[in-house]
Amino acid sequence: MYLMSTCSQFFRVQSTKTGELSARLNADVQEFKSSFKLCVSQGLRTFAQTIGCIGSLYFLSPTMTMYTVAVVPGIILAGSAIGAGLRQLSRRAQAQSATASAVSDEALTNMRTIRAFAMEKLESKLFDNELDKARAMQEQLGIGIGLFQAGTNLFLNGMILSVLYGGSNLISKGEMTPGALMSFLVSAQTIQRSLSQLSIIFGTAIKGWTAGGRVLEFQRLQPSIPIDTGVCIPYHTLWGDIKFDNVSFSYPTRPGHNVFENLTLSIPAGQVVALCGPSGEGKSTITHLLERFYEPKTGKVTLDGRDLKELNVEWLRGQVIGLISQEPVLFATSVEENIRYGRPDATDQEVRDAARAAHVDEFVSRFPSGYSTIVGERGAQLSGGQKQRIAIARAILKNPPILILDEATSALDSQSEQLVQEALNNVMKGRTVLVIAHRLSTIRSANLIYVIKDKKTLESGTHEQLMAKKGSLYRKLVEAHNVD
Ligand SMILES: Nc1ncnc2c1ncn2[C@@H]1O[C@H](COP(=O)(O)OP(=O)(O)OP(=O)(O)O)[C@@H](O)[C@H]1O
Repeated sequence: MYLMSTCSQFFRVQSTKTGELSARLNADVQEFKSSFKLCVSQGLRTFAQTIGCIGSLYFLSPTMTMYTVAVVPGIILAGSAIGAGLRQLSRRAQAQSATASAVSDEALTNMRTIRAFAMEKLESKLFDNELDKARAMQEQLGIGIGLFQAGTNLFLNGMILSVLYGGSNLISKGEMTPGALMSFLVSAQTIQRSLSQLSIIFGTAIKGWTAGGRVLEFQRLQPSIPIDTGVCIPYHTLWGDIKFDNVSFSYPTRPGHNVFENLTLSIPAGQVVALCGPSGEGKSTITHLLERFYEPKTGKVTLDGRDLKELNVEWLRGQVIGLISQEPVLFATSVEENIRYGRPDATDQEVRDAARAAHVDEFVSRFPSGYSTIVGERGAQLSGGQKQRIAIARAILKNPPILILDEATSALDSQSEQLVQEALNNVMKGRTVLVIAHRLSTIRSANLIYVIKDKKTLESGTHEQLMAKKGSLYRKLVEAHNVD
């Protein structure tokens, strides 16, 4: 939940891949859990045993105990130094394992593309390389921990030998009885066993500590845009009038590259406004700013005259704005659940009504399992047009006052496009609609068209007004598409 609320900051700004995230959320959490359990259960026992035995040693021979304990600070220092090195190594090894799992995750997710390009061997080589690096690092870590444990054991056995040596000296001088030496030896051996156990626990603790640190790194992330503060405009007073006022903006990953400079545009309530222009000029970015995934550098975006910064983001995205994107994302559940995603508390009848309005009913009624049909991962078992119609049904059910259509009718055959267009006409009724379309034929009927170019709105007007302007970019675009 926390990760999702820091979403745009995390997923877009940082270069962390989703596979790496899953590795952190699964493998690292498991590692931390098991190390923590071991450290608490066995660590506490061995720690208490060591302290108790040191007490009994002191009782048996304070002099020998002092000698034995005198070396402890040195050991702690050496142990901490080695531990710090091992922790760093462990961190690098775990990060590399996460990179390897990110590569496999990406390959598995994009299996169709990989097979279509016959890239199986290359992908598997990439994965092998990453895995090899992870193996080498884990080996280094294993050797490091092994050497540390061997060194500890060597030292502890040396300690027993020194006790025997020192004790026999004391016996020969008559300062200690053989019985006391035996008791001392037994306690010293118990300490030795406990400390060797502690050195094993130490190795596990290092891995757990690193894993915990990687997971907790997320906790320290501050969401750049808090989603649950700010005001909500009451439903009955909400018009849906949007204005971009002198907005300048650059993506946080490319701070030197301004996508907009003093962009001003207005999307009047209840009207259909279209954005067009050459690729990469910032049409989708306008929708990102409207959904407040990012903040403008200067200028402001307002809804009914109120700066979006004052408004509650959860309310804005959840209840005010609906998005139908060019690649609708469906979940691997049933058609019904995918539609219900628009409004989880909708009744069955409302879901069916939305499905009918979006022409979903026509194809779903032909499926043997009807609305319970599972659509496959990301809707893989449906056609492009069917997915779009489900996405439209979702938007109809959500019933947002503002709707963003991002190239919703691209890449469909004409019959499918007609059905999708009819579904869209149903969903657009009575809302403020922002359409981004390359297919200029789909935006001709818009109340207002903006041509976005050179970091600003280059031209604006209705289709007829823009076509009437000689040499207008819009006219050139239309002529290039040969749709007039
Ligand atoms: N997350 C991002 N981080 C950095 N730059 C980005 C990001 N998303 C888009 N851009 C850049 O911002 C500019 C505008 O991109 P945008 O996607 O808004 O263009 P567009 O007009 O919608 O393009 P298209 O018509 O091809 O979809 C481009 O130069 C793009 O490379």
